Amino acid sequence: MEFHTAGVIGGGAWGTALAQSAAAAGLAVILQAREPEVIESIRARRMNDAFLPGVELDSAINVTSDLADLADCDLILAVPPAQHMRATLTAFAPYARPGLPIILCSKGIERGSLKLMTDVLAETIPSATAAVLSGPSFAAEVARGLPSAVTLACADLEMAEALAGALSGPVFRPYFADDLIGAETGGALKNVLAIACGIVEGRELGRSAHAAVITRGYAEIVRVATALGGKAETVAGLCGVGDLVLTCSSPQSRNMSLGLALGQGLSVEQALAGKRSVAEGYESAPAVRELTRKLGVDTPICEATAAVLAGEMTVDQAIESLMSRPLKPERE
Ligand SMILES: NC(=O)c1ccc[n+]([C@@H]2O[C@H](COP(=O)([O-])OP(=O)(O)OC[C@H]3O[C@@H](n4cnc5c(N)ncnc54)[C@H](O)[C@@H]3O)[C@@H](O)[C@H]2O)c1
Ligand SMILES: O=P(O)(O)OC[C@H](O)CO
Repeated sequence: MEFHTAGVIGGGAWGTALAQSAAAAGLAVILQAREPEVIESIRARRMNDAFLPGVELDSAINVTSDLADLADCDLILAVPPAQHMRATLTAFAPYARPGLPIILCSKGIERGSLKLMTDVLAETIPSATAAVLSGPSFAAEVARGLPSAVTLACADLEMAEALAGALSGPVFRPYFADDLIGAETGGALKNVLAIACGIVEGRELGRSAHAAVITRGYAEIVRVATALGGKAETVAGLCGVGDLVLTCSSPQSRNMSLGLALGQGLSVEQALAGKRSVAEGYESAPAVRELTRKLGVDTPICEATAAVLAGEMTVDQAIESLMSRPLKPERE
């Protein structure tokens, strides 16, 4: 399998960083962005001032507003916010050749349908070859050429290896896997858990509470991933533990910084006011809660976080609800 051109759908921070990384890997890249000002600033100054300021972009990246321009690409990286994945893929469907590898890079669960992004792809472009790229990777770091490692999953392991090879570069290292569900679940839930960790930080509950949320949050990811048919060992990798640790440890995370603001006493509306970038944990929390209830899987930290975000519980009530649960064995 040979890949020469990559199409990136979504000119936000992560789409732009992945375009930069794919160019560094030697691919010709077409980046599709919705916002005229993004297209204009990349064309005029090689910068995405709106979503990834301060990073000069590789000359191998061409930018367009038109999805049709991606029709001849050898692979596609799909990077819209998760709640817009369905509409984005539906718009791209007429240009997708049968078998085209579409790598889903967004982290979330669709509200309403409670579907993972691979389910959304299967419903919108059933002839595509689905893959997932997920793991600890801040766009600003990847775009600046700092080292990172991610999980690249595809049901066909040979294809996963080929795609990992195509996207790998001197400082971007995808590990390949065949478990799409495990790879997706880690990315979707860690965002909600990062909000919880931010609340702990903002409320100054201490490092011990922070470590407890990460560890028990990980247990929640494992339970959900396995209930959906994914593997616990996948979640133990970069797309689960790796991303949970990164996102729960740095205010550079939009999700953690939302939690920080809530912990410091701001309302959700105040914390999100004026933000153009997406906090996927906020967007996905209701779907995570509904899905895990439907699955009959216990996810108390995600539940409490969703309740705080929905205004159903105060931060103090959420803490009390978590600490007063009946004692249980650490491993089920
Ligand atoms: N930023 C990161 O460091 C990072 C890293 C890994 C994964 N991700 C994931 O990548 C996905 C995209 O995040 P981002 O950081 O690139 O976004 P962003 O916050 O930088 O930008 C917002 C994006 O939303 C798009 N958008 C707004 N309205 C839209 C609509 N109606 N339809 C389609 N798109 C619309 C904008 O065009 C823009 O691309 C998310 O799922 C996120 O979790 C982000
Ligand atoms: O800024 P966040 O919280 O959306 O996190 C970005 C990436 O998902 C980290 O891997």
